[in-house]
Amino acid sequence: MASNGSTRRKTYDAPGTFKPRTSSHATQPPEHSPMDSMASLRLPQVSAKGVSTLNGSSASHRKHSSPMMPSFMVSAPGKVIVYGEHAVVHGKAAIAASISLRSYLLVSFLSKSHRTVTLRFPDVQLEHTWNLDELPWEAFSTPGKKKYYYDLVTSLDPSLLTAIQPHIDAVSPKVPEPMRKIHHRSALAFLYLFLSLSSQKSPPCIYTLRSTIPIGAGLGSSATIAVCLSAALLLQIRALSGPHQDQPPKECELQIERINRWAFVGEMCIHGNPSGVDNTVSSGGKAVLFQRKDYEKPSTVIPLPNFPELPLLLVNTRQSRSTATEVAKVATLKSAHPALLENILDAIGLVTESAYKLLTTPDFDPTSPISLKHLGDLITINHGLLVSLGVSHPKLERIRELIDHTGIGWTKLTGAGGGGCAITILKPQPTAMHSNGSDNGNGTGAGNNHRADSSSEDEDSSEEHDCSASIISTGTKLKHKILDNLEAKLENEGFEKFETTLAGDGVGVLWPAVLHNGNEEEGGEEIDQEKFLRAKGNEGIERLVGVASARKRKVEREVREGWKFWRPWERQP
Ligand SMILES: Nc1ncnc2c1ncn2[C@@H]1O[C@H](COP(=O)(O)OP(=O)(O)OP(=O)(O)O)[C@@H](O)[C@H]1O
Ligand SMILES: C[C@@](O)(CCO)CC(=O)[O-]
Repeated sequence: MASNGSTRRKTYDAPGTFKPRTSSHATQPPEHSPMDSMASLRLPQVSAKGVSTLNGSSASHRKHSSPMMPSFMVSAPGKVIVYGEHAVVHGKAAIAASISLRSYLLVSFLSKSHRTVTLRFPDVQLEHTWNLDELPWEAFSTPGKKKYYYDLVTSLDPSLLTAIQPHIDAVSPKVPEPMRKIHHRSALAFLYLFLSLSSQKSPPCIYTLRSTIPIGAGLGSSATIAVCLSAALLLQIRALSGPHQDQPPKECELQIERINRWAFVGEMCIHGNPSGVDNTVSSGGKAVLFQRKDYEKPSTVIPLPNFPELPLLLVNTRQSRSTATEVAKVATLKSAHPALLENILDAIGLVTESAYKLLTTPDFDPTSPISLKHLGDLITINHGLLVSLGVSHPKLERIRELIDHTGIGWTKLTGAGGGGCAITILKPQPTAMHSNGSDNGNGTGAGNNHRADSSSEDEDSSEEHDCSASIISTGTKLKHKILDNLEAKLENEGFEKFETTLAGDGVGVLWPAVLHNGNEEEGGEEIDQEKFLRAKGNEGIERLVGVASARKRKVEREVREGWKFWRPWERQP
């Protein structure tokens, strides 16, 4: 998709209409920054060493002259295209939603004597330190080049890129080319944002990032990096207010949009020519309808706050693919069969439209099985149409086949196809396929197939026996059993499975980096670099700092709180 960088939520103020409430310097704080709101949020007092203490009861209250700020974290979600990929390239609408796989960025401060800024991105084995005084601040602050936090930047400035280049070349010079490229993209996104938003007087910092999102699988991992960096840097210069409970929806939207605009700049550094949809979904969360009819104009982005938080099974083929190649395949097919392709693309457009109509119906009930079936049927139809465009892959079809056999949900490829990921919207209750062999709702009769298949395979017949036992107890138990069996099969065939949730929160803030256990007297757990780096795999990261874990933990009566989100859809106007 072509981009002019101004993809934005329709409901947000148009670029340029935002009147900064402060003077024209980017480092001036707005009236109400998260730092100011620390007291009102009743966050723990933080000592000069960044160690949290009991709320107001400790002798070591944070001094105003404190040389070091407390560590803090930001987090941003990945995304999937739920309906309409490929057709969107041809002017139809598509729907993208956030997922609960997220990136987490910890910002920790060093004493002023250090004069350094460090990127620590262990997921890609990147670690680099720059001397703050050697960075090209001048290039970024000359009149005409200087950008402010409220500016809309829609293209990268070639002279600024030239000024940054030597500092990018210094990153990982001995690392093999493919990995060096990855390092350089991330480093460029960071340096461009850092030099645009910060100043030479910025405190020495370490930016440590870990992500639970597979890279290059169409889940928008690069956008999450850009959103995290944008949010962290804007927070550091006090250009964001909140998130706080009493924020009006308009103000929430403005904060999200500010993060989104700068995240788009980061995305341009990584991607060159992004559509802007990934960073929009990652910043705002939930889901959006987006469409670009005219490549000369910005795309239309309409938030879908009613998109239900559905459980989503995500399976990565681990098959690398190129978005450009898949998009080109469709274009070639379209030149060969213009009328046919137009019909297929129109049909995909109708799929998106049908979902949009349902989601925006005033009495839409996200908990109703009928609504869910409607959304699920559209997933199945959309996948069929994508297959006819030639953008599936044998591995994607194998995943769909394995999942269809279980009858647990509706499956389609997501994103460009040709590899990448498949998504499955799970049904609310398992089908009673073992007791009556009923259809699985996909119209494929997969419930029957499962029975037939498993009875013909030795190892599966024991599974079926277990499943039958489970169904007698609870449906949920059966579903877990089926999912466990499916996971084993998928893993055996080299696929990677994630259980996620659709349409959750966008960018979040943990300020300071302390998670609470619901008992204020215990002060909370400080997240430091060592703990963050030591967390093992996705599970370890989520257990330590996961924003989604709060809900699970509540079930276990072990509430941990601290993450805050701008949620315009929850606030009263
Ligand atoms: N966990 C991470 N740590 C550091 N850098 C990352 C991380 N994840 C993504 N990146 C940066 O983003 C780039 C990946 O962007 P790419 O577009 O290939 O993948 P994606 O954003 O996951 O996929 P898509 O754009 O198709 O949704 C990497 O080259 C790297 O620069
Ligand atoms: C295939 C496509 O529709 C989605 C890729 O994630 C391409 C695009 O929209 O740029």
